[in-house]
Amino acid sequence: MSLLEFDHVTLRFGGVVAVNDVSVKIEEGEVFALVGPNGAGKSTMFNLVSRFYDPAEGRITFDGKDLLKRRSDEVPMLGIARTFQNIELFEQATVLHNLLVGRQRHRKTGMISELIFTPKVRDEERRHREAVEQVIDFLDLQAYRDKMISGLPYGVRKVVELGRALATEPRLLLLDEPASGLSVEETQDMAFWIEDIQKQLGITVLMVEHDMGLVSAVSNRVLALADGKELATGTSAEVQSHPAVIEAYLGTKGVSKTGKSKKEDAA
Ligand SMILES: Nc1ncnc2c1ncn2[C@@H]1O[C@H](COP(=O)(O)OP(=O)(O)OP(=O)(O)O)[C@@H](O)[C@H]1O
Repeated sequence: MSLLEFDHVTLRFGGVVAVNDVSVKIEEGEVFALVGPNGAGKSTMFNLVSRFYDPAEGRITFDGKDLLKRRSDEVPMLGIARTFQNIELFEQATVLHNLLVGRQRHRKTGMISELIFTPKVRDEERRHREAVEQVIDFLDLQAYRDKMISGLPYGVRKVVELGRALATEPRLLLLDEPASGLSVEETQDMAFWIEDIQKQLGITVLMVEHDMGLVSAVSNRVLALADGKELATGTSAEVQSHPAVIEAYLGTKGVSKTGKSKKEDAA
């Protein structure tokens, strides 16, 4: 059984078919990338998994269960975490506090016992702290633990957002353009984190990414979309040399390094 499955999924926004009869199976333990030109439907697929949208047709299952029966606020409880294209962190809180927010889904004590800080609450608080400290160690964030998000460089914020998602201890991690805005060195670091997340933590990763260098470096499989339709699925090399993908990138000889068409690059 696949961890996440799209079965003939279609979503329309008025006359625009953002996702058009897409079927794909993401297997436990793999890094899977969604690529395609702007407007291809990549973010919409993410937003379907996050249950921000209902598809017009088709089924989406997570761990064999119907995801479409769940509300968006229930998705993190299932073990699905995500990062956003525009980083979403609490600016006026420290790195530590932002990571502790990620522990919310594991909180078992009620509000009353939290108010009077019972031994059970103290134990639970200690477990959350330990889990967060492990994430801080894993992502080398020790130097930033007590720093306010608002004062941090962009590249560090991206890693903290990754940490917040990891602090939830997900089974499936959705990364929305993890390399966007990062320098070449930071993108390389991001590739190492993604590899470690897969190999050391055993977490399945589904990412949307334009940087084909990063996609090729970390992905086991890639799905290329254009105008909401599947063009090709396979390894990064297979997808980049697929005639339909080359065609979609408008007369370019394959996909440019940014993952956009050469026409888009020139604009
Ligand atoms: N909330 C919305 N309302 C109306 N149309 C939308 C909405 N969200 C996306 N679309 C349209 O659906 C199509 C797919 O958009 P989507 O954002 O999924 O593409 P994408 O592949 O993520 O593009 P990008 O790489 O630019 O982020 C586009 O034509 C877009 O304009």
